[in-house]
Amino acid sequence: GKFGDYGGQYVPEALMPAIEELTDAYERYVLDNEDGFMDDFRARLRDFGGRPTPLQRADRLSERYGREVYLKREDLLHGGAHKLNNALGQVLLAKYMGKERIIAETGAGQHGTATAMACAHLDMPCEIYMGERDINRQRPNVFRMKLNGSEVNPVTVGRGTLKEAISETMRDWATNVEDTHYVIGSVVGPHPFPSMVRDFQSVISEEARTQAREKLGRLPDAVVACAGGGSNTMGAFAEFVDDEETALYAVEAGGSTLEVDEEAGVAPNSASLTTGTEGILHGARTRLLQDRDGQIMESHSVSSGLDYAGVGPELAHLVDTGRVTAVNVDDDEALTAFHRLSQMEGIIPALESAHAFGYLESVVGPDAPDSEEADDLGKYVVVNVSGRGDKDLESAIEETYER
Ligand SMILES: CC/C=C(/N=C/c1c(COP(=O)(O)O)cnc(C)c1O)C(=O)O
Repeated sequence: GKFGDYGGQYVPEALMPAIEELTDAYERYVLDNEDGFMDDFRARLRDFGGRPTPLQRADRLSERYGREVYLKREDLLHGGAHKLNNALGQVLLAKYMGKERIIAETGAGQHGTATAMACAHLDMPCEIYMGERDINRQRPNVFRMKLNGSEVNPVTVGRGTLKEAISETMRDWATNVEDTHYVIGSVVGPHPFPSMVRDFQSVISEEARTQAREKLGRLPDAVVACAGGGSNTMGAFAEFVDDEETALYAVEAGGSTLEVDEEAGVAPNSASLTTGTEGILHGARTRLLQDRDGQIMESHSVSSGLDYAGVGPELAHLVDTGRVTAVNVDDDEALTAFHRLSQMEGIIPALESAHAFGYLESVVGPDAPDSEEADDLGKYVVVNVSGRGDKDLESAIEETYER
């Protein structure tokens, strides 16, 4: 469970039995397909989830950027985001393990909704921990979780966003390891979570690689995906990592500025890959936003799903080795990209996904200067639309965007 010097299992002793049990189950069911687990998983992703998702040419953006822009439409997966790939896999695994209760954290509410849907589909009781702040800014998803039969536990400690929700869920898990499985929502946490979540999400790049060969007659020059914890990112990259000719771009939330206020312990962004330093968070060594005393700093982003001070250890390692290029766009660029995709392509993206489009505009948009970055993007660019923006309508509608 190591990626360079990142990863590992930095958990309290009380959690080790659960971690060992999960690692054993991951190896047997996911890696060795015991009892046909992965066949069952793929069949449900198809029939319940609606896979495969399209790889669709964005005609207007292709015109605007003078290259072939293709969209991997994870916004069309059941529930409206890539999150179901991982949630369905983990709830199904918990069932195979004989667990009786599911808990999960959520920030944007997409992971919470996906877990609630998977639990209803597989008849498992479910409790979702969600920060108070996120409950208020992702309300449509709170309704969906409840309508799917899950309980939503508000988390009021700290800022009431993702970091606190993860910590609260880990506490519940440590108390109830016997009958409970914690469905972590991203490629974070102690081994085996980062590897297991990547494996469940890798269906994205498995499909995209085949679809690219069919539609482009070749591999893409670049794959661009937003990065919060990094699960849609690792899912979109996994099957391309060995294809050196395909550049991989992880787009983080630049928030309002990359400047951090060490004294106040506030980072007005979530650019852990770009400005973070090595540390341990939620059971893994990775890169994270921490002050010089190692205190985790407050992160910020207009999008809940990217508003996280950490990032997956494997993605951090891929950036350190230069295989993945970490970039970022700020809140305004993301909001403008949200409106631009809605108006130009008829797709309202999640604010998280909008960051990937903000990057494209910043490098090859009409106002962008010629650059090496533009050349490196190449002719065929795949952008991962990690989710749809229904949850963000209220917070985005105030912003205006003249086409
Ligand atoms: C697990 C906490 C993250 C959540 N969402 C993150 C998210 C993200 C960022 O998460 P990653 O893919 O794990 O980097 C991207 N796109 C959409 C649509 C998202 O909802 C959530 O709770 O829904």
